[in-house]
Amino acid sequence: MHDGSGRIAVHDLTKQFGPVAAVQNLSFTVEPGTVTGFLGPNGAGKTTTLRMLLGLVTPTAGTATINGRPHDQLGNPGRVVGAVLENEGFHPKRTARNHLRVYAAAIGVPDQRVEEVLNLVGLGTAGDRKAGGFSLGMRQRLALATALLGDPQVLVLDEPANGLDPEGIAWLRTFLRSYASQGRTVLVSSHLLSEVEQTIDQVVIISAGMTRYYGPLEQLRASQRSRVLVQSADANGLVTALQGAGLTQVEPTQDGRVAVSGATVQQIGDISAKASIAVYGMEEEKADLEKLFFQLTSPQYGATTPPAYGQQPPGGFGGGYPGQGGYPQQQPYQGAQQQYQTPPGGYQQAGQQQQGWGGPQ
Ligand SMILES: Nc1ncnc2c1ncn2[C@@H]1O[C@H](COP(=O)(O)OP(=O)(O)OP(=O)(O)O)[C@@H](O)[C@H]1O
Repeated sequence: MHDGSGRIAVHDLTKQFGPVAAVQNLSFTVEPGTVTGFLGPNGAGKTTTLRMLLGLVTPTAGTATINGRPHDQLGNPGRVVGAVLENEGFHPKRTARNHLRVYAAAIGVPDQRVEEVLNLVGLGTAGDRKAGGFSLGMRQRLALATALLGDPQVLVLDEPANGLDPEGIAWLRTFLRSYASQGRTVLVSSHLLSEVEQTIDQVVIISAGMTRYYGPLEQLRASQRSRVLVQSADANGLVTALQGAGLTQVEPTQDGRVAVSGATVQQIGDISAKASIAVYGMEEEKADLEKLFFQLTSPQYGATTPPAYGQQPPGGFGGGYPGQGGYPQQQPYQGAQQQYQTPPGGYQQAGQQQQGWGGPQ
């Protein structure tokens, strides 16, 4: 029926809601044994993508598969993929245990599993309490317990950290890492990079329905590696000397300094001394992943500096600074010019429109 690989594959996925292009030409894969963060601001298209993956929304174009199959061809999907979507509804008068038993029966797993998942998510002592009295964090845990009932190979979670306290977030982090370390596949969405940064191996960043970055988190970090700003007696002479020494990421800044990536302060000091150029000061700029995430997903930022279709940043992928031509884009842009347009109805409005919808589209 399906290939059992545990791989999630999204290919050229597109969803148009009337005039709203919620998702456009999205492509990525999530391999077993890894946690992938699916990141973007409110209204970026994360939930719509996950709902297409889970067979709750019909794509306008493209495919989203798990184990090589669309969700409706997975046989007993509850055994293959466990999902937590936003605003999961629970019968308020039903206890957590009874809620889980209903779902367990629906996918054909024994009641024993209910006890296991209650303990797994830390609700072992709350099984007899009614879900209506649960805090948001407890409801998140119950939703996760429901997703885990079928002992699925693939876990898809939409903003699972919402409502969790810091302890809950730390617990979720450990849980997801250990889940992936068993060779399972985890796809987790968030609008905050900081929330998932310590959990994920790979990241797909989207904005206005399109991919802004897709690749290993490490590569994104590397693109933000520190650079050194050098104040010297002769900026042009220093640029020539540094380039002559084989450094490729060297450029003068507007304030008369020289920005150098890929070299330590000691190396720069040695090269300038050899060239007899006096150095008055060096400042190391630290990486700021959160800032980069904001820049990647901000339509205002994107509108001013759209990269050309399929263009790599100077020095290759992961080699530059946003705003200076460097851009950690791993894949050719699909329709890059459109990517930066404000969604119909305006960006803020696009985020608001999503409230109050649900169910299969
Ligand atoms: N059923 C629908 N009908 C019309 N527009 C929709 C529908 N579902 C989503 N949209 C629109 O599609 C866009 C993407 O929404 P989506 O909920 O997928 O974003 P998101 O990244 O999950 O946002 P959030 O983090 O706020 O949940 C938004 O502009 C939203 O208003």
